[in-house]
Amino acid sequence: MSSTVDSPISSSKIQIHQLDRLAPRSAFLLFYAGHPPHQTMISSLSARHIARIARQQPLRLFSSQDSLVVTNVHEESGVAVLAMNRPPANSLSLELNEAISTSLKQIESNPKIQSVILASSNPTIFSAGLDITELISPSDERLPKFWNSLQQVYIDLYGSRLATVAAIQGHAPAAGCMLALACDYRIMHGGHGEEHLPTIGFNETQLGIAAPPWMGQLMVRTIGFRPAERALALGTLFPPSEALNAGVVDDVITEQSSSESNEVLKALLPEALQSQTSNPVMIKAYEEAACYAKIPPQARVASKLVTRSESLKEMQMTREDDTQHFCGFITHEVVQKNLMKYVEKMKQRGKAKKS
Ligand SMILES: CCCCCCCCCCCC/C=C/CC(=O)SCCNC(=O)CCNC(=O)[C@H](O)C(C)(C)COP(=O)(O)OP(=O)(O)OC[C@H]1O[C@@H](n2cnc3c(N)ncnc32)[C@H](O)[C@@H]1OP(=O)(O)O
Repeated sequence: MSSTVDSPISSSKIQIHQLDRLAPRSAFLLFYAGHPPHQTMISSLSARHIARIARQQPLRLFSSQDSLVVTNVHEESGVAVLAMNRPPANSLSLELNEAISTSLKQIESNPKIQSVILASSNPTIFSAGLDITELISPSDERLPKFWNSLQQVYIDLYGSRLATVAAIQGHAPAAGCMLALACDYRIMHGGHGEEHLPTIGFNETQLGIAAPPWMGQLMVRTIGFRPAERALALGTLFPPSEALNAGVVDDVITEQSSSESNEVLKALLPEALQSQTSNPVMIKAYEEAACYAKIPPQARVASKLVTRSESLKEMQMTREDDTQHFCGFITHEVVQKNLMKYVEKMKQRGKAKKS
């Protein structure tokens, strides 16, 4: 059931992932900086094909505007961007999870890249967490695959050889918060006035469910035992200033600023994110990512191992059980009824907003 992609920092030396090691069935749109001056789009290639081409010319840029994620790399600064691009809310479906993992591996396979910014093409929502529709009347085959893909995203992000910086432009509830907490550094937008404050946190208990142990522990490791215990029990969604005070995020940025980083951002950001080149969160995320990229990678990865390898090992050991618990829990009749009610409420709210 579990996928075989290992965490790159689970061994004590840095492993540069080879494209060949990706699941051979991975098929996605790929932009390749091949024949100048334009990028050539190659669609639906197997990983082996991609690897063959990559050996001939350096991989610079891949994915497309319509992909579930959009990515780009800037080799001069050693920084890449991986942005979720699943309207309307970047809710995490099986396919989005797989796309995040695959793209992260692709970026890791470029030895010139040391940092990645995890972002969203939606300027007001980072990620709405799990796609709740995945949980309603799920098939026996898809549900464990879905959960497994989420576990894999966590393992890949938390254990990446890259320094990971989350550019949290907007809401990040539940598994959206997990993505951010699995990164090395988090920058959140301060919001557009008191009326429109984004929030971040594990709100599961408010939905009548509990964050799985590995997710809950991530909050404990980030903000400490007692504050996490309370936040998990209450299902607290932190607005930016409270998230900063609690240590859920490392930085909150509101001010529009111009900076020499804008020019780099124009080159770095994929087309779908070009409107964010003067966004203060993105500027700060780039500056932070570039700062990490200057640290000797062996030392940086070794220090990451110190804090993360134990929990990654634990995750690998309990993964199968976690999937079984999740599937058993979600398919329970009472949970199904509650989830349906929740989705109905969400839809009504959406309709009311639109009318
Ligand atoms: C040893 C013991 C082991 C025990 C193991 C137990 C295992 C138990 C496991 C259970 C674990 C479950 C883990 C869950 C983690 C999760 O991630 S649950 C998901 C939680 N997410 C949410 O509750 C977020 C819901 N959404 C919102 O609150 C808001 O949409 C928003 C704040 C993100 C954004 O608000 P706004 O900007 O006002 O946009 P909306 O109009 O609300 O939404 C736009 C659009 O998106 C759709 N949408 C939003 N969220 C989701 C989602 N999560 N899934 C699917 N779709 C979503 C929403 O319906 C709107 O659609 P329409 O435009 O109306 O079509």
